[in-house]
Amino acid sequence: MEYNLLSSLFFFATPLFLLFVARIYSTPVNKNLPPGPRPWPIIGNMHQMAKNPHLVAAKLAKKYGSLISLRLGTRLLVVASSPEAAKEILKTQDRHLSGRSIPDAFQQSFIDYYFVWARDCNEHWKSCRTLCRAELFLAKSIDAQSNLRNEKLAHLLDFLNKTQGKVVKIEELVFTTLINTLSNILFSKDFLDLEDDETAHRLKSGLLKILENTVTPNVSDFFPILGGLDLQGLRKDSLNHLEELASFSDAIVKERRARITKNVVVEDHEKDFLDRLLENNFTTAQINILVTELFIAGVDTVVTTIEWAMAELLKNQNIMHKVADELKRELNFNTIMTSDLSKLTYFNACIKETLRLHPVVPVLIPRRAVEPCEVMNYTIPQNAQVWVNVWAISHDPTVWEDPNTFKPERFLGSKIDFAGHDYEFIPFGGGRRMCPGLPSAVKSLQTMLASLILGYDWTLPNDGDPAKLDMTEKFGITLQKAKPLELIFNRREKWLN
Ligand code: HEM
Repeated sequence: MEYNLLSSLFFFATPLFLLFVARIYSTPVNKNLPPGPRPWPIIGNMHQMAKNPHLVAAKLAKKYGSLISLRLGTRLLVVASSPEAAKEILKTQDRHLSGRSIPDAFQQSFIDYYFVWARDCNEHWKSCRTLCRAELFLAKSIDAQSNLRNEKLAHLLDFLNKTQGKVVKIEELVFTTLINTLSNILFSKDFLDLEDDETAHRLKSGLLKILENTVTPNVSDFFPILGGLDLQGLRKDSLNHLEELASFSDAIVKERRARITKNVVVEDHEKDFLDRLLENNFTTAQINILVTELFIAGVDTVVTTIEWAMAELLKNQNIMHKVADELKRELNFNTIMTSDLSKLTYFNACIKETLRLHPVVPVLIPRRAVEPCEVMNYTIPQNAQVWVNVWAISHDPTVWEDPNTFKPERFLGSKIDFAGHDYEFIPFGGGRRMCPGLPSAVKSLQTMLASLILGYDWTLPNDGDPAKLDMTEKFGITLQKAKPLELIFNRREKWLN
């Protein structure tokens, strides 16, 4: 991919350079942009941001301040790296900065149907948001989903009981469980089978490829004038993956439409999300895109967070014991799936600390200035891309004491929460584009982690030493564990003692 990028640049460098020079002499320079490193001709600061941009931007913030500007080709990028700058973006200027900058790879014919990537808060975005909130994420909807959630979790636990003593990749099992939970909430149907690696693998690699294409350096993003040429083939590749993912839902939508045509009566309490979308006149294409985006936004984020939480608990055995003690004290195994897990203070502090130390979306999904505005007394021009570097804020020693250590205690007796109002802790973002799936994500994190902690002893393969667990991160739209966590589960028989 990097080779592709360099060769494309070589062929287009000369005419672009001339364009660039002409531009410099013809357009007035905006003097009030946030400070930042001097851009190179043509490429700007692209070379600096090619690898681990969240770390590079955090470093640059130390030198230039908490709001910096960078040039990526002809595009202006503004990056915020402090709670104050985040607050101005997500609260004070939320309306002006509520657009999204759609990666060129996703400039497809159905661009007007996007939800997560919606260019601005248009009518379609509003109806997606309203319907998702009402049908999927309100407390009463989360309660109504609990039987389904528990059923899928029970399948995971059965599978672990059967595979006791064998090495399993935790992300694969959690992935299948979450896909089936979501596909049942949306369509009343399982998409995957825990025993069938192949379909799970196909779906997972499609989702991951789409996530990867959003962050792959793309010459068309840096020089939008080249967009139509799709020099790196990313538009085509993304379209193939989006179409493949849509094929999982397409047949179900057609079947359901046929059922409606035959006037089959379905009681209101039996209706699922698909029924609600059809009642609201969503077209098949709109449904396919929305569902694909929900899978993209809602599965990998939770899987990755569970994996990081488990890795941290393994590494910090004293914390693991404290959590297990709290769970045993407060819960009864038979009621684990119906208990109100939000009352467990230490357990929930561990979830928060995981999201702080390993913010799964390290840079909020890029925003776009729909209108020019002022942030921290600097001008953000229209169409500038705006990043909020959650990773930088979460690891800033002036914001968090001992920021690189996993210390759930920091959240005990603290009112800091991830609901989008405490700008030092915004793993789910804030403002009108904040993650609507937060309640569902928290519920999944709580039920899965509690069941795995209470039900099983976890050991590393080959008697690996948990203290030496490799915690290297891999940058992407989600911040993954570079080396997937492999574990051996053994059922705990005596946890009630
Ligand atoms: C640990 C789990 C999760 C994390 C950390 C997370 C984080 C985020 C973040 C940071 C954003 C961008 C917010 C912003 O721009 O301010 C976002 C957007 C979004 N998330 Fe989540 N998310 C999680 C789980 C979920 C789940 C389970 C769903 C749904 C099933 C979901 C659906 C969405 C959607 C639809 C958007 C786009 C909202 C919009 O643009 O209006 N997320 N998420």
